[in-house]
Order: sequence, then C-alpha cells, then structure tokens
Amino acid sequence: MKRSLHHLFCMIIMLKPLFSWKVYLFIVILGMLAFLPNIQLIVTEHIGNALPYSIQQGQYGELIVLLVIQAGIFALIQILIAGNRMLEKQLNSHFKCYLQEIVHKKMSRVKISLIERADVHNQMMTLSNTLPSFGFPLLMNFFNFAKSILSISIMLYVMRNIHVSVLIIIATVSFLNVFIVRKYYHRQLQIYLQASEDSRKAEYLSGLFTDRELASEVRMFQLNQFIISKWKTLFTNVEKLQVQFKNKQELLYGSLQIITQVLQLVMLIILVLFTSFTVGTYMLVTQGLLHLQNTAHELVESFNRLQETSIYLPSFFEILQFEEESEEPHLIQFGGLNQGIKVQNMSFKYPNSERYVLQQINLTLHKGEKVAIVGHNGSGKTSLVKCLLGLYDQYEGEIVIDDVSLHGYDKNSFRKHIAVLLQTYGKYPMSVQENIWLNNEGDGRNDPKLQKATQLSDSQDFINTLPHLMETQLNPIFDDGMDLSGGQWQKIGLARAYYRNADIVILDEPTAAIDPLAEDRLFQGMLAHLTNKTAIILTHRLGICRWVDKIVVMDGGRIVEIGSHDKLINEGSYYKEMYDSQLKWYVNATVAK
Ligand SMILES: Nc1ncnc2c1ncn2[C@@H]1O[C@H](COP(=O)(O)OP(=O)(O)OP(=O)(O)O)[C@@H](O)[C@H]1O
Repeated sequence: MKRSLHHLFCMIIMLKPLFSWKVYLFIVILGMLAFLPNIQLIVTEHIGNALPYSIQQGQYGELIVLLVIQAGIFALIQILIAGNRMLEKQLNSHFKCYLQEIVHKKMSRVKISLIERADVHNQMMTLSNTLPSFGFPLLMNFFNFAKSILSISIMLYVMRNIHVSVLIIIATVSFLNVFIVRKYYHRQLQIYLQASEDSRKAEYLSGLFTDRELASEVRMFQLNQFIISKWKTLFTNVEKLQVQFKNKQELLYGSLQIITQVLQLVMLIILVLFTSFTVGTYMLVTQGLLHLQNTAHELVESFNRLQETSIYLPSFFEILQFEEESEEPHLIQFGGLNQGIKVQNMSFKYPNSERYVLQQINLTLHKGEKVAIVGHNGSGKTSLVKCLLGLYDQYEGEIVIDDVSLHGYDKNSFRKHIAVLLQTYGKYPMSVQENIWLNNEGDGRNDPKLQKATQLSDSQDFINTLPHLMETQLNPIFDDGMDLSGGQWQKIGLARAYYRNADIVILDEPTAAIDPLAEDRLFQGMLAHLTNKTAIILTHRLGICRWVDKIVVMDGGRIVEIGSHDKLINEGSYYKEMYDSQLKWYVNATVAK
C-alpha cells in the first residue's frame, strides 16, 4: 500500500509540468460539482416543505422561485459536466502524448541487450496497454476520489438528522465494494502477466497474414492452416483464462449487488421506523439516498481505478530504470580516430545465453586500414562488430580506441564518426532522399553529398526511373508509396552509409543482394569512398578481399587467420580453402563451356 501510494505520488510529480490553467479549471469545476448536488438537495427539501402550504393557501410564489432555482442548478450542473468532459478530452491527449514520448525516448536509449529479453517485451506490452491510464485519467481519478469524499461529507452533514445505523450500513456497503474490487484487480494483473507471452505470440501470428514481407512465403508454403492452428491454440489458452476469470468476477459482482440491495432495504425500513417525516424530509431522504449511492459508486470506481493504476505503475517506473547506454558527462567525447582500434583478449557471450560467441579476440586495426572479416555462418563476425560499435558492452577483455577503452567514450560522440550498413538495415516508409540522409537532413535533390552518395552506391540509375525521383515515397502500404527490389534497397543502405561521410566505415554484407555487374561498380565506388577512411567489411563474397589491407578469418568465435590476400593464399590457409571453393564454380563453369 505504501509502495503504491509512493508510485502514485511519483507519477503526479512527473506530470506536474503539464499542470496548465486547464487542469486547475477542471479541479475548480469538480469542486463545484461536489457542492451543487447538495444545494439541490436542500432546495428539494424546501420544495417538499413548501408544497403542502402552497396547495393549501393557493400561493405559489415561493414554490415557483424554488423550482426555478432547482432548474437553474440542474442546468448549471449539466453545463459544468459538459465543460469538464471537453477539458478532459484535450488534457487526456496532451498527457498521453507526454508519457508516450518519455517511454519512446527511454526505449531508444536502453541497452540493446535489454531489447532482446522476453520479460522486457512482456513488460512493454503491458505498458502499451496501460500507459493511457497513467496520464490525465490518473489525476482525474485522484480528483474524483477527493470530490466524492467532499460530496459525501457535505451530504452527510445535510442529512445529519438521519439515524446513525444508516451511516453504518453505508460504510459496510462501501467497505465490501472496496475489498472485493481490490482482490479482483490483483487477480486481473496476475492473469494478464500469465497470458502476456501467449498473447504476444498470438498477435505475431495474426500479423503474419498481413505482413508484406512474408505474405508470399505464407502463400507459397501454404502456411495458412498451420499458422491458424498455432494461433488458435494460443488464443484459446489466453481466452480460457480470461473467461474463467470474468465468470468469477460476474458471480462476485452479482452477489455484491444483491447484498447492497438488501442493505438498502434495511436502510429504508430504519428511516421509516425511526425518523419523523415531513414531505420535505421524505424527498430529501429518497433523493439523498440516490445521490449518495451514485457518489459512493463514483468513490469506489475512482478508488478502484487508482488501485488498478497503482498495480501497473511499478512496471512503468521499472522501465524508466532500465540501464541506458552511458551518457555521463565525465565520458570522453570522441573527436575522430587518430591511431587505430585494438581488441585485446576479448570474449563475449550474449546476455540471454551462457555460450561464448567470441573467444580471446586479439586484433589491431590502424587508422586508414581496410579490413575484411570473413568466416562461415555463425562464426561471430557480426557479434564482433556489434561489440566494436558499443552496442554490447558486457565483454571480457578490452576494446581500445586511440589508447582509451571504448567504455570511457561517450557512445553518441563515438557513433557520430561511424557510418554503418548492418545486415538488417531500416527500410523506412519515407521518401528516397529521407531514407538516405535520415536525421542529417540534406538540402534536397541537388545536395552534392546526396548526389555523390547515390553515385558511389550505384543508385542513381534506378532512382532516375522512379516516378518522383528522390521524392518518391517508399513502402506501398502507404498512399502513393512504392517498393524497391532487394538489391536496390541495399544500394540505398550503402548510400546512407556513404552520405554520413564518417571516418570509420563498417559494412556488413554490403553486396549480398547485388547482381555481379553492379557489384563490380559497387566495389569501385566503395574503394573510392573508403580512401583515407578506416573500414571493416564483413563479407561472404571474397572478391573484395583482394583489395583490402588485411583479412581476418573467423571460425567458432575465434580469429584463426590474419593476413593479406596474397599471404593467406600462399600459406594454403583456411581462407584459401574458402576462396578456392568459390572460385571453383566460375572456373568449372568456364571449363564446361
Ligand atoms: N542476440 C543474440 N542472442 C544470442 N545469441 C546470438 C544473438 N545473435 C547472434 N547469436 C549467436 O552468436 C553466434 C554468432 O553470430 P553472428 O551473427 O555474430 O555470426 P556471423 O559470423 O555474423 O554469421 P553470418 O555470416 O551468418 O552473418 C551465432 O551462433 C548466433 O546463434
């Protein structure tokens, strides 16, 4: 309870910058709405008392005035309710946007190892469903709770002459409500967490039918029934849990309703037997009871919602505590590579695994050198590069950049000097030019940097055939968008890396999807771009290895050979074996002709 309150208050403090005059106006209106129904009750009592007198005497002046006041208060209440609903809508979207932005900012900075954890994904899914209730709804429930207490207190004062046992009954009903609903919300959270992994899998499978990239495979492998049956099992598991829970909940709520009705009946009997009645008192009691019931319901409702929020809120604060990539002021700002990169006795395993995927790596890369890293699938090439990029930093040993450990650098300043094409690069639903310059927005189609990047990446020819050239929107699921071929996308990825014009360039399989003629042009462009730059190229296409200064051969997470193309070929190395096995297809094909 103490922890829940702590989280609720932390959240309110976090939302404080959004407390504009609209929020204060909302609170003032709520305060008025706590008072006005009670004034209405008093007026009702007066109407009840004035009624017999007016009828007897035939004088309706006072009665009419009271009725007009009553109608005026009613109209005012309706206007205030409508005003608050309008304010609520505006504030709601404002607060939602604010919190969502906080989460987006956080998630874009957390360590990449966290993004790969299943429990983090489950937490994120829970958060995306519950986040909208953390903003203005939280404040609203808080204020509504306070308003209901204020309203009930005033009402109890107005009805102070009514028998004390009535108050005891009201307290009992409220307590029962709070107790049962509290239990129900805890169980709901448990079920939600229990089912979130299966929900996520079911959601992923549902998405396969509309996934543009996989739609063809789903059809060609006739996966429809296979996916549907897998989805159905998961969906049924989740639904079964939900239905069982809902049934229990209905039973509980039904019983609560019956108990409440019985207690209300007892309350009325007490009123009839133990209080002296005038028409005014009777009207006051019946209207008051109705109002009390509604307000008590509002009180429990806002309390429950606060309870619910406080159950999910820790998850929000836990996410905000996720470890980020270090951005501390004492870290060194990287100003560019002066000497080179040294990897010393480095071993690494992914945070979700016990297996070392890199073992005892020792490697020196001098400034201006071009290195190709080769090796069979799963030998650790990409993992090594990800560590060099600082995406994973829980490795053993050291990565030293210009005599300073990579841990000592501010990661963002370091990455500003690196241009990278990863195996899984983004295909953003934006224009061609935006896909190339991304956040370093250029100055349009005639930007010389853009021209150079597209020329070196061999993209110019196909871009010139696009309907709106550089402004063509990519991704056909959006209006006016179109798609590129795999190779064309890869050229855009390369142009993106070239546009950045950084002094360190890392390319992971830059020509995997490129046709042989284009590959030749790409190599020429790559070599022109990489002059005076330090470069690491990961590749299975060994042709480029002839042009680099150094080839690093990896196997089973270890470096097994280092040397130039000529040296490794002459030594009859593992590299020679790989090179010959590729060459044989071309040589044999020539012989067969
Ligand atoms: N996120 C991850 N979590 C756990 N293990 C991983 C992860 N990514 C890769 N691995 C494992 O690390 C090993 C090395 O993978 P890596 O991607 O570095 O190989 P690679 O040499 O680049 O392969 P390829 O040539 O196929 O791209 C593989 O056995 C793979 O299963």
